[in-house]
Amino acid sequence: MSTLPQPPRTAAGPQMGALPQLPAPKSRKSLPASAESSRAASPSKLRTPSSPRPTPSKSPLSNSTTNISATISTSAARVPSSPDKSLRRTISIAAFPQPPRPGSRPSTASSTAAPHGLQSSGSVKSKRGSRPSVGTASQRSSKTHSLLSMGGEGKSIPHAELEGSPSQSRSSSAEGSYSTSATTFDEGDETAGTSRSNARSKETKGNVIVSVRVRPNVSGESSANPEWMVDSRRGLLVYNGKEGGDYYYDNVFSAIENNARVYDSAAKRLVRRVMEGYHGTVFAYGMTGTGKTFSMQGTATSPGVIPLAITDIFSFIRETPHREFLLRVSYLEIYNEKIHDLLSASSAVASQEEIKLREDSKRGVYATPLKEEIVQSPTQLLRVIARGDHARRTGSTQFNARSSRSHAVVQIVVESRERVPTGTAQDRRSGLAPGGVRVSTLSLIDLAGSERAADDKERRTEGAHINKSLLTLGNIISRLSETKGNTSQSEGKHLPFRDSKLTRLLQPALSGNSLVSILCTVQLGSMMNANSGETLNTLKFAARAKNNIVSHAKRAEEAFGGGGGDAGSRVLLERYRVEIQALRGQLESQTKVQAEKELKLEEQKLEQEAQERHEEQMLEMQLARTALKERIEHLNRLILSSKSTGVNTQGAMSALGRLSRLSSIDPGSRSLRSSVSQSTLGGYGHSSIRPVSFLSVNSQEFPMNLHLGNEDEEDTMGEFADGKASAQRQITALQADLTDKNRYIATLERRLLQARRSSHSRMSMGIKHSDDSDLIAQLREKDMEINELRLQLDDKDRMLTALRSAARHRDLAQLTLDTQSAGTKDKGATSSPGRESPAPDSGVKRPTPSAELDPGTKRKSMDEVSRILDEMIQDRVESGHLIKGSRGSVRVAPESRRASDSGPAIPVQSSRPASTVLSNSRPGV
Ligand SMILES: Nc1ncnc2c1ncn2[C@@H]1O[C@H](COP(=O)(O)OP(=O)(O)OP(=O)(O)O)[C@@H](O)[C@H]1O
Repeated sequence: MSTLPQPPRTAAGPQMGALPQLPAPKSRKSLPASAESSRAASPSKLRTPSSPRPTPSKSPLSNSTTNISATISTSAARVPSSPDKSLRRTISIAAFPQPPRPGSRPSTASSTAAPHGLQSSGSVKSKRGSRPSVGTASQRSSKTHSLLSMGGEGKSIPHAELEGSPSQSRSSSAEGSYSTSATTFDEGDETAGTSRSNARSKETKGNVIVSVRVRPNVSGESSANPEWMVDSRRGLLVYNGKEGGDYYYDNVFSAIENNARVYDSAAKRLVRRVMEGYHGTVFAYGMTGTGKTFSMQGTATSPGVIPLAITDIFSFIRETPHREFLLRVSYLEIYNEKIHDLLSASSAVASQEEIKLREDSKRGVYATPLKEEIVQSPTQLLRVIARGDHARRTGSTQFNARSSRSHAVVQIVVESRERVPTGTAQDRRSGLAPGGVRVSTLSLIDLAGSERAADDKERRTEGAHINKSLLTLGNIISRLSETKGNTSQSEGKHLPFRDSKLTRLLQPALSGNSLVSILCTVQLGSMMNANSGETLNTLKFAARAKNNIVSHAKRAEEAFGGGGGDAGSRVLLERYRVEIQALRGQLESQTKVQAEKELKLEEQKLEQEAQERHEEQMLEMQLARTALKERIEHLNRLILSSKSTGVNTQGAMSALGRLSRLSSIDPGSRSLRSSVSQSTLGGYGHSSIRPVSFLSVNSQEFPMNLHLGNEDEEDTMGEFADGKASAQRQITALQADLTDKNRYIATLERRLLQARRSSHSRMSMGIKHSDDSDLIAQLREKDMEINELRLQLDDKDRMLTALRSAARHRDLAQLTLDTQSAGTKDKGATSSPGRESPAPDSGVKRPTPSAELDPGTKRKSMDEVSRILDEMIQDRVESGHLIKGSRGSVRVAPESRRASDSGPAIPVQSSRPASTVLSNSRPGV
């Protein structure tokens, strides 16, 4: 490449003068003569890009690639089909700064740039090297201004003038980029004395790409317009009309070339450079209906620059695992000189806060407030943009049924930095990456189309704004050459960027901070003949852009999040990292709190369950207690009624007397009692009767008690034989009572055990209950009750034993009586037979058994029975169940009295004092 001839450069060649009116050809003015003359004085022999086509006689066609010294007019355009002349376009594509990675794959642009079988950038060494570089030929021409000045008037420019035009000193650079040599091939014989400018050219070329795309004709239109000739291989457009001339650009896309091809050649490299940290701007410019939106957005089957760029962005991210990226996107439109946020939720224009353009040293010019959405996938990004597209204003115009009525700007901010090696101790501590964050911006702009004045008022208003902003843009681009060489933005401040929102927004890009790709769209069909002026204007705009825009795009510096101020606030990646860490911490602590809460809830639930269980138990115990009280009362009554039976009934007492007598000869009476006691005790723990069944038994008991009561009454009135039956029944009843008590005691024991266990488990869980003391008190109470019951049982046992003993004594006495009666009978005695074995023939009344007993034995038995009863009564008095009156009477102590050991005494069935009872029993013996 370096061996290729270098083009001549003039560092400060004459600049273009005033431009014709772009949107309104009729009002266009010629460029000032002074500007024209200044260009005419240029020493350059290169032809201007928009120079009129030279006459064939003056410049015979030559395909020779070795004719380096040939003027452009003779070398170019004349042989549009010459294959070797199409190479420069590929060179200019490659002119974008190369990626720093040596292993980066070559741009597809290079491979697709030669659709007609041409080589890729390798063909730079083509013999066409004598031609001016693609797209820059026009800018180098000193005749540009002449042509532009004549553009509106349709005059042609003599070829001789073109040859004398100064070379364009276009200066586009990307610091840190490697490409430039590819664009230096074409000015071979003009290198003398231009080494410095060549060097500069090497540094600066390639940052601005200007392409022209020809839209296919609409159906029904004649296929070709003879006035135009398109040579996409050479990036050449030839106009054979009145203002005929050849136009060279970085790319010329014919009607058959698709969006993918356009993207590859015009935008792909720029997009990838943006990913590496450069700012980049792509915009489509052209008359209405010529395919700007089609090129930028495309269709579902043929995606345009925006969707293809998005795909590429994410491909780049995938291919660059050592860096992490954060993308945010905004989408605005400039409609009637007002900025609208296309992503804002409130679609109503009125409700939107006015969006203003601001400027600062770091961000350049930016719109605020503007919604930015963070995107993480191509689909998400495309969806966001589709939403913005939907909100964009369109309307029908003469040339386009769905014409964009606004300039639409998609901005994708790319933040990236070196990925932190995972697990680094420092990273874990600080959460910060060692490197800074690089921020770059890709602006993808679909301008509204320039158009003639419309009939419709609304369209007219819109058109006026559109045309004004485009005119401002054209003016600025025309005047950019005035600032050429002044790299700082401030030095170009006199340019009227503020005359329109569009130019203000494009200011950073036009001032050299950005890589720029301009896609100009034209339509050359026969129907467009009337618009040839418009088409020419577009081409001239493209030429001026290529010629004048100077790019000194630099890779963005890495900023550190901790820097504070705007730089810090912009570096969202860093902020988000810190935020994510903070959120993670919050999440962890919240999870902990949540877990604790759940644990507490669980404990509370358990506690509540325990409480419920406890309450249930308490209720059951309460019921059991009530039942027990009733039972005790019943048993008390039973005891007393048994006693009264023994005391008040003559027969019964006689029987007792006999019993006591018999007990003296029945040493097994005690063992009987003890065996009963043992059986009672043996019942403990074996009973599985539940309190309910106990209660049911208890409730069934009442009639039985009544029945027993009746029997008692019978006993009191009965004779000796009746007394025996009554004693038997009493024994049965007492046994039943004993069984019940055993069961009940077993139940109470069980409850007590359960209560102790649950109390113990609660204690072990560390749960303190306020009613623990209550429970313990109740347990104690229950224990006491059980003890009392045991005592009562003992009483019962003793009573039972006494009664059994009495019954046995009675039976024995009866037996003795019967034997004696039989003896008497045998002797013909006068004694009457006994009741159990009555002598049918005896009318003599049977003597009482006691009368027949030995008086000593009788007294002994009675004493024993009396002693037992005295003991029982004494026990009960001591235990508080009975109260002894002042005159020896005995009463059952009321419950309250028993509890508190005070209260009124309730008279028992027999109010006689125990001694009286016992003494009364004696006369009956
Ligand atoms: N290269 C192309 N191939 C096929 N169809 C195209 C091409 N360019 C444009 N069109 C069609 O032409 C019509 C107008 O195109 P588009 O809307 O893109 O023009 P525009 O320049 O954006 O117009 P305006 O400035 O009014 O918005 C559309 O129907 C579009 O599909």
